[in-house]
Amino acid sequence: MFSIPFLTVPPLRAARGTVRLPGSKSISNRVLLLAGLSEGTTVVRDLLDSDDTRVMLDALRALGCGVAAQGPDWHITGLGGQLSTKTADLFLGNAGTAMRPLTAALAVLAATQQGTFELKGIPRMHERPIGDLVDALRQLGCPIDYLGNEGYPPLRLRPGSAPLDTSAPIRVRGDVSSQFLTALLLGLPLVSDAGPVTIEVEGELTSKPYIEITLNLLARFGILVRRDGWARFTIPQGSRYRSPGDIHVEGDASSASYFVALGAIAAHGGRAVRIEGVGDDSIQGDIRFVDAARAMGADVTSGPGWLEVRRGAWPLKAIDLDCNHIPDAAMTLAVMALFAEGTTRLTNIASWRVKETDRIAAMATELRKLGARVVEGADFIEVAAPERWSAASIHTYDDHRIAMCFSLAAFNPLARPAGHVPVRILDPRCVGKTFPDYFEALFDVVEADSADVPVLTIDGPTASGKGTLASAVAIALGYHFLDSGALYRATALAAMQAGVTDTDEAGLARVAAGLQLKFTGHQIWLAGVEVSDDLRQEHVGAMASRVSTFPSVRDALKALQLSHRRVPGLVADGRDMGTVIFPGADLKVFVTASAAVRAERRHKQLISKGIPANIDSLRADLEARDLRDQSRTVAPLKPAEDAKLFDNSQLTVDQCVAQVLEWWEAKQAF
Ligand SMILES: Nc1ncnc2c1ncn2[C@@H]1O[C@H](COP(=O)(O)OP(=O)(O)OP(=O)(O)O)[C@@H](O)[C@H]1O
Ligand SMILES: Nc1ccn([C@H]2C[C@H](O)[C@@H](COP(=O)(O)O)O2)c(=O)n1
Repeated sequence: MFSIPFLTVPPLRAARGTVRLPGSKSISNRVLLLAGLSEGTTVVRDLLDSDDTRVMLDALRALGCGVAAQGPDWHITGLGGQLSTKTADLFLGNAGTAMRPLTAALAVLAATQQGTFELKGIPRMHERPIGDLVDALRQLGCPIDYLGNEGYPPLRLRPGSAPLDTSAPIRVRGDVSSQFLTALLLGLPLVSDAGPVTIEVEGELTSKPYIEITLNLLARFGILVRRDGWARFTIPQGSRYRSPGDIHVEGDASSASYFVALGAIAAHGGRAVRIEGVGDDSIQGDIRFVDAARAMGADVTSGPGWLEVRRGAWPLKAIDLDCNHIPDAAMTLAVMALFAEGTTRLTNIASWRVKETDRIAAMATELRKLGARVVEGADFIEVAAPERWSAASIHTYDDHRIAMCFSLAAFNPLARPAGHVPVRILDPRCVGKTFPDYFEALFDVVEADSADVPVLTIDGPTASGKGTLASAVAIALGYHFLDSGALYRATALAAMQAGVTDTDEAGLARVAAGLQLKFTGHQIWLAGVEVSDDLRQEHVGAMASRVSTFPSVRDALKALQLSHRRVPGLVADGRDMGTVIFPGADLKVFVTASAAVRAERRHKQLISKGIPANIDSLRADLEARDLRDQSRTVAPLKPAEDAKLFDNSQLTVDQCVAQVLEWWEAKQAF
């Protein structure tokens, strides 16, 4: 997951490959609650690992349920309808799928079994209405207090003084959020002993497919709700939650929408995007996003548990669609509209206004930043493609769906008229709500022109701190990191292992060309063996310096270095990154420090690793290395003409990083 302040996605051109979706959020949190209310243990497979499921798991733990991870599976041992903990304060973040159903279930448990529970969340959760659900529960006789503003969390659920009254139908509004009805359907089987419990929906029920998920999962847990149209639901007398023993969570159909759109926009020229985890057998309403995408031009084939998407009509076709059945995935249509001919009109989306943020206002504001022409109304949005694209910094409002759907705007070079601008996603970590590795999954299947992938080079002499600096800058920007010295060191080590001497240019070039090198995080593997520490040894560095003087060795390593230029960007450190390997780099930095400071830093570094070292001989070695690196005929160590020079002898690492990021920001289009 990218836990950084912003992530800049460069202009993208194509997509192909396979994406495995994380589990559905809606199914995950419903299954967790049902398992928590059931008797016995339920094994939940492929549960979504996200902010929203984490708060639900924490809540179940706090309520006394057994919650244990076993490999990728979760084992939930439920309460069997009996409170084991009578008081708890539950923090539910911004998870509507936790707040609403837990409110219903715990309100009736507190009322009937003398419990007291407080439910709260982040500030935005305290702005999301819950009054209609509370009113419905109060009809039963559940004592519920608002601890902040009337109609909104936080809430206190208290013991009741009289038995709950289930004789009359419970009325609930259905036109604000279907989660209120879902919450009642999940919680009220707990009070069905005295007779059937009937729920009547007032107003037009919004997001009906989510109710279908609820009914489907209740059935899996032994509760067969009778439904008269979408206005009246009856829970049979004596309903009991029965664990199915083992339950699989299918992939998230709303998350699939980004990759369906990706295929429709960018899988051209024989390419396809395959989506695994959700398919034509899905129980999720958002699978019907596929129909909307087809109407816009997507070419989608499907089977059980998979979808495959290619570009069909191009440019995409504008649509006029009632999106009540796909409220979450419909946001993706608004971004697809940027690639369509004509104006796309999405209607019946009033529920967007009470989601993680006011999504109609947010989408309109952010789409306009890109240049789109947008009209918004109380329950609709109209979007037409930009006449001219602008580089935009997209505010994400702590809303995962805004972050994910706007990433697709980076394909603006494919639009008509074409753009050629990066798209900056602010606070990309917000995707943690449903799809923590969304950007990693996206970057795995997208293609950009190499020249469009930003590169920042940091060159300098040994022990100047360029590796430390480059790695920190790469982390701050979410970019890849290339320690090019490691390639020369690996060549040196492999040559020593193969008995190739430092004067045998042809032999060394063969070793360099055949390097089997792999980088995993901070580890480096040579021919399947981890060599990260071996490469840092002084004698390996000295041999690397000698090896690197040969032109054929440098040539042999060039393609490998260039291959690190991948979306979303690269920070590369070495001696010739700015002069030879990436001469067109967007920013070049040449970092130095006095020999005395560098010897001291290297001394500290070695001692801290338990490697004995002498500061004077370290200084002599590094001065000899400087001389060799600077005086060789090919790619000598020297600043590029357009490099920013930087003596960091008196600066901390943080100050160096801040300086480079400031230079980088000054070059950006935002
Ligand atoms: N600005 C700084 N202030 C203090 N110490 C630093 C600073 N920058 C780096 N260091 C420390 O100096 C040591 C050498 O840094 P680093 O390995 O990044 O240098 P390098 O130039 O990449 O070296 P090499 O070329 O040998 O790989 C490390 O222990 C690092 O923590
Ligand atoms: N781009 C590069 C990177 C490294 N080298 C050579 C010269 C160095 O002395 C040696 C080890 O590099 P270090 O890990 O210390 O950065 O590799 C080079 O010629 N060009």
